[in-house]
Amino acid sequence: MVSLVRDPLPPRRGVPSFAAADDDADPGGRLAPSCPGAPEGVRATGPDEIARLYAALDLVSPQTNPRTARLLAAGAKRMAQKLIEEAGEVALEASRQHARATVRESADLLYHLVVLWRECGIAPDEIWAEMYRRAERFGIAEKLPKGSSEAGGVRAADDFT
Ligand SMILES: N=c1c2ncn([C@@H]3O[C@H](COP(=O)(O)OP(=O)(O)OP(=O)(O)O)[C@@H](O)[C@H]3O)c2ncn1[C@@H]1O[C@H](COP(=O)(O)O)[C@@H](O)[C@H]1O
Repeated sequence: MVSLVRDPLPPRRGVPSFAAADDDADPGGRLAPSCPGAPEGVRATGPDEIARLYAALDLVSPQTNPRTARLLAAGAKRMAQKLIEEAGEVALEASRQHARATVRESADLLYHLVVLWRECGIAPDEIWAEMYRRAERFGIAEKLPKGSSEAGGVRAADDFT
């Protein structure tokens, strides 16, 4: 079930807005639309949408989802290539200050990231647990110092076995 969040955070102070420089038509505004059927201003949370996508990947078939099925069959190397491509597109659009294009490319990037997680046997909850663990330790979600005894994260090993 999708949980809903009211009153999304206001823009962070000191963070420049792309909106003014965005030349990409966006009649709906900068943010994604509300959940279908949800009251105005109510949005699905990112982790819920990631969980939905992750679960949906188990139901993909070549007949109903040919593009995603091809990607799933292509293996981790191809998925990693796609991820890097999408990351480059996000960086490019962001550096051009194209907000809507940055949003679209970010959604593509997350899709390819979720596909790669699944291929590696990593569940989204492992990522959230790692982020929460960092937030608890440091107050903000940031990378642990290199060489820290905590740097191994929630996984017991660095491989995918
Ligand atoms: N969330 C996504 C999603 N995000 C992005 N994309 C696809 O990824 C593309 C972006 O990658 P590219 O730029 O490489 O696109 P491309 O050039 O057409 O890619 P290639 O054909 O070269 O692989 C987008 O154009 C979409 O086609 C997605 N495709 C599917 N999903 C979800 O995956 C599930 C299965 O979807 P289908 O495969 O579309 O049925 C559903 O839950 C969908 O919501």
